[in-house]
Amino acid sequence: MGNQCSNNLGIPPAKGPYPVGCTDLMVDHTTKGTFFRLYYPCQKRETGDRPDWIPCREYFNGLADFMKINRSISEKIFNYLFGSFKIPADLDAPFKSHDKCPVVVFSHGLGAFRTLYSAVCAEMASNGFIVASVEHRDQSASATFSYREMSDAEKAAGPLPKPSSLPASDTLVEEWMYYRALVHGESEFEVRNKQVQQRAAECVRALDKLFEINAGMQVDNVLKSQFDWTTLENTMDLCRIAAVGHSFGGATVIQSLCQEVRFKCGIALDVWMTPLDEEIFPKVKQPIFFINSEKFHWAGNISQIKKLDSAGIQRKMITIRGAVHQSFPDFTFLTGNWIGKMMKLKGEIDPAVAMDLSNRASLAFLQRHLGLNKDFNQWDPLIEGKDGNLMPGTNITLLQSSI
Ligand SMILES: CCN(CC)CCN(C[C@]12C[C@](c3ccc(C(F)(F)F)cc3)(C1)C2)C(=O)Cn1c(SCc2ccc(F)cc2)nc(=O)c2c1C=CC2
Repeated sequence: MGNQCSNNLGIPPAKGPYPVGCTDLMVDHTTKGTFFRLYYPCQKRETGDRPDWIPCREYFNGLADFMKINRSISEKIFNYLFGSFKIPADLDAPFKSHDKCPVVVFSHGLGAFRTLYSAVCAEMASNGFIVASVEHRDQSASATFSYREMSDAEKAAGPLPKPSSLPASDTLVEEWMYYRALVHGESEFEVRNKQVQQRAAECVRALDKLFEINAGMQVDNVLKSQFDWTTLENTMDLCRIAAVGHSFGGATVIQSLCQEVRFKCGIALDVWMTPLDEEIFPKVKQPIFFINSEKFHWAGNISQIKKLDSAGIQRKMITIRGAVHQSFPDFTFLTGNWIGKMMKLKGEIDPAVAMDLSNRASLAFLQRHLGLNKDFNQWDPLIEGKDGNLMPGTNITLLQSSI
């Protein structure tokens, strides 16, 4: 098996005190609805099965398109390399937490989708957070799906071949949306700015759905699942909500903070600033934590981030030495060292060390700005970059002195 090789590859289990459960929600069935994977503190179960890291073959196809690799060979390679990886969470496990949970809405990067950041999301859930990892329908995901109602003719024709993700009702037909590459001559900013606004709206929609769930309102999950959503009634601390995201998802964090004051702070992992219109920067009042890899950034990107700096608002930045852009998604754990380094999925730093630093610094920042009474302040020095593998601020030297 691809991933049973010697150096026991796989996504590291979460280190926090609580076991982690996860479940998928899609409401309503169209691309105008909300679709996210929820990670949460759960009851310990021996027999729980682990969800697949890549839920079905269409996601592999989407990744191949995104990577500009031929679909047929890529499916075999991906299946061999990643096909049997499991997420460090217990599918549909019963929710369990002694006190109210602070909330995180997570936004994935370009070409990713909702399941690829489980090392980040599960770590937060095992530390008592409820995390909604949104799947965006702005055509920036490698693949995503929704449903449409069957036409009368289709209904008359009888049941269709079994869809890959079971819908709750059998009058729905699965529809796949794949990554939309830029067309030659298109303005990257125009396309990406439109997408980042849709992405922020989708994060707000997910937050609205969490508010409804917390109020005990009925949840009509389009996906077939055993999870009982009523167990989440009155379990969320809806004054303690943060937005977190990677790369394009980091830009989505900034856009979401600007549009939604219920997000009290944001964490941008290797933020990609290109999609953002700098006109919104003065409107962002919440604290933001920028956690950067050493290899991804360039002067233009850093100078955009610096424009976000305004007096009196906690903006922090650290850089993880030897980390690369892919040090944040799960891929960084899923190949051996030399393949990983060749494909830029790993940097010089041990992926587990990089992920630990990023997660612990994030928890410390969340405690400080959500007013949590946990022990994450033990990692406050990491927010200042005080660690052998960290540096405060950035490694990128900016040419102009106007920062
Ligand atoms: C040629 C394609 N070209 C498209 C514009 C650039 C492709 N690219 C570099 C890649 C993603 C890479 C990757 C994935 C997955 C394997 C695999 F083999 F392991 F599957 C290998 C190699 C290929 C590293 C990026 O886009 C980097 N990036 C990302 S990567 C987010 C992601 C995507 C897919 C995943 F499975 C996991 C994570 N998110 C962003 O928001 C932004 C950027 C750049 C600017 C904004």
